[in-house]
Amino acid sequence: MTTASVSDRPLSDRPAPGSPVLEVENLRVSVGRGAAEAVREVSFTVLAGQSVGLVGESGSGKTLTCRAVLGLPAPGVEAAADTLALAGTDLLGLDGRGWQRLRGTRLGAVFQDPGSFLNPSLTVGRQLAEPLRVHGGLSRPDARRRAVELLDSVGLRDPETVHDRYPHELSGGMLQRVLIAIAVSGDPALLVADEATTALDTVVQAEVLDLLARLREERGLGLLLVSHDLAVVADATDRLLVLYAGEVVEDGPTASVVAAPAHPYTEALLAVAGLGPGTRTRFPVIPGRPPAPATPAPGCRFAPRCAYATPDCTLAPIPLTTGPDGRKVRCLKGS
Ligand SMILES: Nc1ncnc2c1ncn2[C@@H]1O[C@H](COP(=O)(O)OP(=O)(O)OP(=O)(O)O)[C@@H](O)[C@H]1O
Repeated sequence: MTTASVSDRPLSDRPAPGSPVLEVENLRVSVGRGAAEAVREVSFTVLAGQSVGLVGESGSGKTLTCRAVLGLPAPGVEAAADTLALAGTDLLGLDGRGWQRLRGTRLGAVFQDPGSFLNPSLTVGRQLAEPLRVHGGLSRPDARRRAVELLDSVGLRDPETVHDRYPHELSGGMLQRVLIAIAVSGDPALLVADEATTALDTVVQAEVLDLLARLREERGLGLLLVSHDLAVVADATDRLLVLYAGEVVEDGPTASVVAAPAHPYTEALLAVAGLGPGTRTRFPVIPGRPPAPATPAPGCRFAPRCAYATPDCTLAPIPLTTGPDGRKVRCLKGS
């Protein structure tokens, strides 16, 4: 199938390849109106053209981190950071209108349930044309033409027909492609995909991941790919951040992390995903449960579930240390 390129933006307007599109330093997120710190000390950078994976079990803080990056905290949730910047623009202190403008343009997002983000009573074409008219200032005919181009560029066959369809007439995979078309319509520097393929069957999941990779290459955008499933992010990312109970426990190039995990939690996630060194069996879950944000363990938060834990692990918080190869790990094992 031939697909059009989605990009209209002059190359000179784009972040240079390899320059930072998202900078996050010491992000912390509290829940319950400050009652508990659910995310702490999270720092990472996404470069133009790079794909960064954020992985961890349910409750590890992935969604809170994403929503902080998107300026979409839920009620009672507060985010603070030392640095939060998009393509060099400081996001700290941005007001509601500023965030809204950014989300329609330089900041794109796709989530797990595409159907719930679309209005069931409007055709997908109208919903795609709306931001093109509001943010892009396009006339009605130009917005329609561009919407059809965008539907084509995300691999939807017969885009003219799809344009005039209502959401209930499309499959989950097609709806996710429509959402991706909307997300990239403002030519974002960063695309955040939070469990965007989780509800799709494995074949469609692979197709959507391929689409995200193609868009990233064509447009040079940074991709933050969030999933509970390491098998999903392992092939689709350059760099991996492993979150456990609101903390980064490992951070490094995906290939090195998968080949030789430095943190026992990463090792366990790899086993659950059926990946990793020496792994032959796919375990259904990691035994035990993560701590609740209000009652974190005094030392390593993973220690109660860790096969390698020693008494030292529970004495004091474990710092995130950087190894000679630049990989970061929050673990006493091997130190
Ligand atoms: N609005 C909220 N009020 C209270 N606690 C919250 C709120 N949102 C999240 N939490 C808690 O913060 C922790 C991190 O939640 P978060 O939703 O970020 O996890 P996650 O890794 O995205 O998991 P999932 O994949 O299930 O969404 C969890 O313990 C969760 O219960």
